[in-house]
Amino acid sequence: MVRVAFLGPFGTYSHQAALQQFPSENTTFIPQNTISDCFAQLSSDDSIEYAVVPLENSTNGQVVFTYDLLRDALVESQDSETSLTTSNIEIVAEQYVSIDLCLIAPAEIDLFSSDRPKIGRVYSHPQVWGQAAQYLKKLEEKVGPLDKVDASSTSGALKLCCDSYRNNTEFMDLAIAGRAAAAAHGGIIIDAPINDKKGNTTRFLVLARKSLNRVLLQPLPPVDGEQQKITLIAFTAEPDKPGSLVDVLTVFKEHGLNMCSIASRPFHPQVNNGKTTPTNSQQELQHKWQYIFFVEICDREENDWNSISRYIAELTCSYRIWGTFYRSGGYYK
Ligand SMILES: O=C(O)C(=O)Cc1ccccc1
Repeated sequence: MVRVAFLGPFGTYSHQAALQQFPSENTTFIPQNTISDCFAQLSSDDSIEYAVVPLENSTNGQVVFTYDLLRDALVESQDSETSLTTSNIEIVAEQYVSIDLCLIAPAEIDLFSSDRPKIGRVYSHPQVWGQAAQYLKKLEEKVGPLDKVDASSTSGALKLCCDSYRNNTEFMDLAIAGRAAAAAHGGIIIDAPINDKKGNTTRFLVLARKSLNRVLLQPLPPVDGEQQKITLIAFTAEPDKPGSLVDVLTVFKEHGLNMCSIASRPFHPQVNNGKTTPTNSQQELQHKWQYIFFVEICDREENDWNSISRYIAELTCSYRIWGTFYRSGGYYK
């Protein structure tokens, strides 16, 4: 029995991505409350083999919660004394899910009737607000101002609305989630699709716990993908050193590696490994505006990452190869 953690509850898009990656019957899906819990559970609970988390959306860009967890693992693993909570995790596959957002109510409602319950809030995952901004603006022109309330996931948002409506039917909160969430919690879809852009797609990572011998995990066989492989590398370059980033990217060029994406997130290196309060001068050293970079290399050939890593190690302050995995067919849809 394969056990897979995912951003829950049932009915999230992460749940759908997990079902796409693990279609077989002998899989148990274990919903987690947050993306951070997915990382932590995979890392600490030996009974869980995989975790599925959202990485980026074609309309709204990075799911920063996930990128920051990939970053924090790098910081943590730099300090040998902290618990290597997530340094035993690797990326072994990716999945793409088409995001057809729906406006969902906990019960039948005519939004435009005069005697409907009071509506004041709409709940969803923070990634959604940028994917349905235009729709929500038009909706507010019809039903009045709506508080947009962040929830830990789209399906979790609908569960919140259904639970609160059961306790008080005078007020009704709405949620933006997928059809699977409506089915999971008995919500009523009152408008769909409501995403501003057609083809709105979210990319998910499938994570696995590295075996103790610390070799790069084998990627999962492509469920429906190409033979092209992706390697995700996180690294920090020397701050305030002209050309330090270019020097690292030049390693990829000189090895004929095709870089297919680059992203960055704020990075605050721990001074003294976070053990003691940094002195003023050390704090000055810790510039506010430092970044960690995430690069993806797309290739069909096998690359000798052991030797390439030596070049990267020489030119970076810290780096981590997060794994090599097959390009999923969903990338091309
Ligand atoms: O909340 C979910 O359903 C997720 O899986 C995260 C997410 C949120 C919004 C769009 C895509 C994925």
